[in-house]
Amino acid sequence: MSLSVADLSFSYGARQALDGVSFDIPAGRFCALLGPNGAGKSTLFGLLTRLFTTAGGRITMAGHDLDTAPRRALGAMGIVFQQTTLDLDLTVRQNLRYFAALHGISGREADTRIDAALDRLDMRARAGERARALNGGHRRRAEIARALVHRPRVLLLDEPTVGLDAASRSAITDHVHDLCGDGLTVLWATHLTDEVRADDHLLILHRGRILRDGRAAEITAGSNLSDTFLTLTRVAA
Ligand SMILES: Nc1ncnc2c1ncn2[C@@H]1O[C@H](COP(=O)(O)OP(=O)(O)OP(=O)(O)O)[C@@H](O)[C@H]1O
Repeated sequence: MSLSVADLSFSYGARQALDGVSFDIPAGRFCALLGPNGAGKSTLFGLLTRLFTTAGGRITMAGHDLDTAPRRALGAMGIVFQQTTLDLDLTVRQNLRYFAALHGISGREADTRIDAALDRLDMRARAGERARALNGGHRRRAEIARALVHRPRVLLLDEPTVGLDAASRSAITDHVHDLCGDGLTVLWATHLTDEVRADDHLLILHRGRILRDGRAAEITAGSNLSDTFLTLTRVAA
């Protein structure tokens, strides 16, 4: 398995945000983590990226245990947070170069990797533009390209389309689905059902618990995902 989570729980004081969360995502799969506001998606991302830790439970990333081999596990992971973290005064290429340098990648090797990552997001033509000049969709694509420069095996995206218009959302969703073809595993957190495809692996998270885990088409069983999602999250409310 490329990303495994076993029996993960987390509380903010008395408020339990995650309650015994477990799932496995095989290599090369696009996995949508679908949950309404407050479901626990950001908390799960915080634990996956080690922004915070919790006793018990286990996370393995590309075979590396996040607790006992954190550097390897984190090195196998790319992350795109909900809020943009680009330096708006730098060009797209400079942003990616800076990130590559943090990973100890420089010179020609950095440029080769940066070009390849920008190509994957169809962003190479904008490499020389300042991030500030880009629209929201292109900024997001630059951030996704940046998250690929160190060649992660698992890419985590926390509601990456928040605030974007429909066309940009759909372009980014398509691009990230295409990345999986090369063996990259994707965990994509969202509360928007139209970002999930029938063939995706789908996790439905509600009030800190996984309510469904499987192929989206099997979970909806012929019905549409919006109805399934509303029924599930209302029933469990
Ligand atoms: N710092 C905090 N202190 C106390 N409770 C928190 C804190 N952060 C989150 N929570 C609570 O934990 C639960 C899960 O929140 P979380 O932000 O992980 O959900 P989410 O699915 O990411 O929601 P959203 O889509 O709104 O970001 C919610 O009930 C939330 O109110």
